[in-house]
Parts: sequence; structure tokens; C-alpha cells
Amino acid sequence: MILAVFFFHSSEYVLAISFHGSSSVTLQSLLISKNYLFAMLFSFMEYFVEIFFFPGLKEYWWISNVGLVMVIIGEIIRKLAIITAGQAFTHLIKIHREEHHKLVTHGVYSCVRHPGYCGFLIWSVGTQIMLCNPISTIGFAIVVWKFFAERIPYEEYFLRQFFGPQYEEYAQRVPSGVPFVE
Ligand SMILES: C[S@@+](CC[C@H](N)C(=O)[O-])C[C@H]1O[C@@H](n2cnc3c(N)ncnc32)[C@H](O)[C@@H]1O
Repeated sequence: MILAVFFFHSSEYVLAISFHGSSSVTLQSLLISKNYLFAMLFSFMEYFVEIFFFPGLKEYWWISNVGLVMVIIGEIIRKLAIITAGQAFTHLIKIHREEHHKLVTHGVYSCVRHPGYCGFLIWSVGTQIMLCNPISTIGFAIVVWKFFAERIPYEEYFLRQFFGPQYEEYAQRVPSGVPFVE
């Protein structure tokens, strides 16, 4: 678990530097916010409380393995998104179009419109399934889903302004990649 978290954040940072240069990348690119730290702390607490009081709960290896597979798949989808979008993939949503910003619709973006978010959702829920943490699994699924369900319409409002009918046609053809988000 610690390895998965360390790999996720350090690779986000390295990729951000390689696409945007070290001068425009801040520690925000590590994607560690106060809420995120709180969620991770809660999940570790749940893990240790349950291993103490209900050790049997942590012995379902097949569930842990399902979580590990989700972590790997989520990581791959997210990193493919970052590499495919290149400079267009900024951790902060752009509200002004920059000259180099082109609409990306190939690779993983031809399967879903938000592969970065889809990958993160799978990865984050996978970390909790891997730990056999029932409360955090449900909690992470709800909180992360809600975060993206609010973020996607906001992000797409600007993408529609930047790319107009080109984005409209893309959005009609390709699903969002986050369940129940149009
Ligand atoms: C954190 S990235 C997330 C990209 C995408 N939502 C995803 O999940 O892969 C956010 C930035 O990507 C840009 N973006 C999102 N979709 C894009 C696309 N299909 N082509 C180009 N830029 C895109 C947005 O303008 C925003 O500034």
C-alpha cells in the first residue's frame, strides 16, 4: 500500500515536471491536499483498528488481490491519460485557452473523456479494497465520485468554450469514464 501511494505521487510529480518544466510545477503536483491526507490517515486507522479487533477481516487474500489489480489498472489508465494529453494535462483546470492547447481525442481519450479521473477513481478505491477496509472503501468511492461529479461539468464548461462544436461532438460520442456522470 505504502509503495502504491509513493509510486503514484512521485510519478505524478515527475511527469508534471517533464511536461511542464520544473519552474511551473509546484508541490501541488504531488496531489496531496489536507482532505486527501485526512482520508489516508482515516484509512490507516481503520486498518490498524480492524487488524487488532477483527484480524479475520484482513485474511481475505482474494479481496486484497482484487484491490491490487484495481490499483495497477487505475495507475496505468491515469498515467496513459497524462502521457497522451501531454501539456494539455494540467493539475489545475484551465479557464483561459492557451495557444498550444489542442483537444485530445486519441488513445485513451477515444475510450473515455476523463481517463485521468477514471484511473484515479479505480486506483483510490482499489487501495482500500487491497487493505480490506470496508468503511474506507465505501467512503473513498463516495467522496472521490462526488469530487469528480462536480469537477467534470466545471471542466467541461471551459472545454466547450475553448473547442465549441468540436467538443460537443466528442462529448456526444465518448462517455465520461466516471459512472453516472454524463
Ligand atoms: C487534471 S487534467 C484532467 C484531464 C481529463 N479530465 C482526464 O481526466 O484525463 C485537467 C485539464 O485537462 C484539460 N483537458 C481535459 N480534457 C481534455 C481534452 N480532451 N483535450 C485537451 N485538454 C483536455 C482541461 O482543460 C484541464 O485544464
